[in-house]
Amino acid sequence: MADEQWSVPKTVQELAAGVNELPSQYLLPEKKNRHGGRLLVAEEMLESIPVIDLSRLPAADEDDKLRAALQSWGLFLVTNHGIESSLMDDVMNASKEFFHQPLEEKQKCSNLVDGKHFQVEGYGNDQIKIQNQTLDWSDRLHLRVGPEKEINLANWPKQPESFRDVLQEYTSRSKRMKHIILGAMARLLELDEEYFISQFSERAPTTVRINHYVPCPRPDLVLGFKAHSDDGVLATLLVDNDVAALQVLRDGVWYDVPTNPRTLLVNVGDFMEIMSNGIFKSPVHRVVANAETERSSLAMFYGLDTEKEIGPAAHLLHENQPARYRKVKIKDYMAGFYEHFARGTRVLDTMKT
Ligand SMILES: O=C(O)CCC(=O)C(=O)O
Ligand SMILES: [Fe+2]
Repeated sequence: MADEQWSVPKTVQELAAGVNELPSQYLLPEKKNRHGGRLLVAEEMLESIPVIDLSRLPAADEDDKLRAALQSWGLFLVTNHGIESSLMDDVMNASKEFFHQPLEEKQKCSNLVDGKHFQVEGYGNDQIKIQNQTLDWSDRLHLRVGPEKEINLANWPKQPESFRDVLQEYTSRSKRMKHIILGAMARLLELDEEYFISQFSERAPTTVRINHYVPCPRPDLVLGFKAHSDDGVLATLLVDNDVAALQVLRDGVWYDVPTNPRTLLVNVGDFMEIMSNGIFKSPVHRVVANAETERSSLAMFYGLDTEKEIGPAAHLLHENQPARYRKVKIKDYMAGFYEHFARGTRVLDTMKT
């Protein structure tokens, strides 16, 4: 584990305001920021990321589009998701307002207890898990938003005043959408429609990570968010503008994901890849930095109870289709998750048979 000074980096907002040269902790090793000889630049997409109209499911053509998206990209965009545009705007605006406040106000919900002991919940940077960890050019606010009885409002911002109410409203509206999507995913695999939904006990956590990407004078040398796949069953992403930033890896090639503020993005998470025996892909994605435009995103993660054990659904296994993942307890997955995340590797790969 790193020494104290290394483990308490400044926020990126502070750095961006005061430095001419990027600190070395943020610089990508040369081999990581090159891809096929090009710097962080995505390849042209030959097949676009599908936009699923949730109100049309289970129409056969919409089902086919969804199946193709889940098996290839592992992510898709959704319209008619039942969350009002005004609520999406409100939660995004409150999130941006939070990051625009003075540092002292934001640090009231710092993720460093007593200024040094890291906890996942709160405002700040990622935890430093390994020596020479490359840091991301972004700041985060990480909050547990469910189940209700496990919400710790002491970790939530008090300002802006609307923040708590709009985030709680957005969380409850998102839940309905999550159920529709999980029902459809089970149906596509010919599982009982409740199969995935029933994996969530009343202790299953829902968390939110609000990412704030500050313009970077050398976007060619850093990443806004390092390559990773999401933990949990499913993740949804809301963004504040359509600046090209999010990229997804498919068959070893990076592509830009065309996001925009009113269309939600849904990602398959690692737990879903395991339960679907690899039929649905949990995509590796990253965010590239930008020299001019500030960007914010709000990701919501649907996790499972740490005591729960998951494995490929029995119904999907037969002689010609053996289990591609071993059974794993969620807490064992989580125990390895952050270290792999810090290294830019995937704990999921250690669970393959
Ligand atoms: O900001 C984005 O576009 C992606 C963020 C993300 O991947 C995450 O929070 O897990
Ligand atoms: Fe992610």
